[in-house]
Amino acid sequence: MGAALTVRDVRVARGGREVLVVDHLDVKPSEHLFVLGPNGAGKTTLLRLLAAVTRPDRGEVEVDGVPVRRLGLAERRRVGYVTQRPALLGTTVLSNVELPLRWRKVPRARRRTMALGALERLQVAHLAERPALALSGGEQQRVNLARSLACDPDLLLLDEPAAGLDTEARAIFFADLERALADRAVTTVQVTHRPEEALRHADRVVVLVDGAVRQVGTPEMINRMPADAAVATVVGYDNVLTARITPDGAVLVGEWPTGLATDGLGPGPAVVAAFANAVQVGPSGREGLPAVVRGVSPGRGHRVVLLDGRLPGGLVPLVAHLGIDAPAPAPGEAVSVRFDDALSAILRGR
Ligand SMILES: Nc1ncnc2c1ncn2[C@@H]1O[C@H](COP(=O)(O)OP(=O)(O)OP(=O)(O)O)[C@@H](O)[C@H]1O
Repeated sequence: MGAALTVRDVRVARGGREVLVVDHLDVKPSEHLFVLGPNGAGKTTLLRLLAAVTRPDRGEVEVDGVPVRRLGLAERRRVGYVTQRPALLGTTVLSNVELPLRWRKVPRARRRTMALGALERLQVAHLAERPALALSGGEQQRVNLARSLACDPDLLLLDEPAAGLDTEARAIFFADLERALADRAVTTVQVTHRPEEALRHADRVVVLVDGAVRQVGTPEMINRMPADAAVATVVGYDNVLTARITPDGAVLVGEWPTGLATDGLGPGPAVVAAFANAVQVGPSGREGLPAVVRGVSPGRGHRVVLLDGRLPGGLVPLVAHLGIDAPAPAPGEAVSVRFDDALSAILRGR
């Protein structure tokens, strides 16, 4: 069974300011947890705490109920930590992957079998005799991961393991990683700043913004009901707008009707988070938020329309995705904008 993790009342300061605050976080045995957040959110800081590479200024991290600072060598070896940049030695790939097994005094023949097995699982067994430092960045990342997998960890911590790969190579990398882990009971915690990866591969997602946990939930939950405007932005909502809910449940942006309504939140300040394909662009004068088209460009399977919404306090940028064959407005054209409620979230807040 994979290891269980508990983070309790943790605080970390760097350079005289608090960069991580986690009141409580549990990771269940064999769960695949993703830590999602923008640059500088504190993701690596959290992972390094879990790996016991650094200590919190306050609070505790426990693995299976034992504080990490009290873990013995054997227990520490149950934890694999895959850093963002592969730290490989100038020897062959095989000897790199065998190294931690040698430290564990695994007999030579068995060591070789285990290392080759891990390389095979990541589709890089053919590189076994090559000098590790002569590999491409993507190959090095796979070897780096194989080195951790070879030790059969109960807890695997991965810090942007596919950093530097292009979108297609990342997708293949994650598919291979998922396959490599499929028949193992291993708990994983992975750091990413890409919402699509967290939402696709996680059992649960932790969203970190400015060093604070803003939301913990299933991908479905985080995607459909982000906790606040910051989470909505991290999740990839293209339009995040300050709004107001009227006593009869209508949702207004800049006092304009949006086509959205809610009966769950009650009147007051709110936020509308809308994916680009939720934005409906109609003729000027129709009920909705008045806007002017800034530009239209081709997207992948759609057209991207950039707009300036006209609010009493100034302009607000909006992005819409329209069907590839749908009539598109021309730059400079005045239009009105509404939102499809199936692809929008209405959040409490300002
Ligand atoms: N040694 C240090 N001294 C001062 N500030 C630090 C130090 N280490 C980290 N920080 C700051 O702590 C914050 C969190 O850093 P961290 O590396 O955990 O973020 P991250 O979410 O992993 O970012 P990225 O996605 O860019 O890797 C950042 O603002 C960073 O500048």
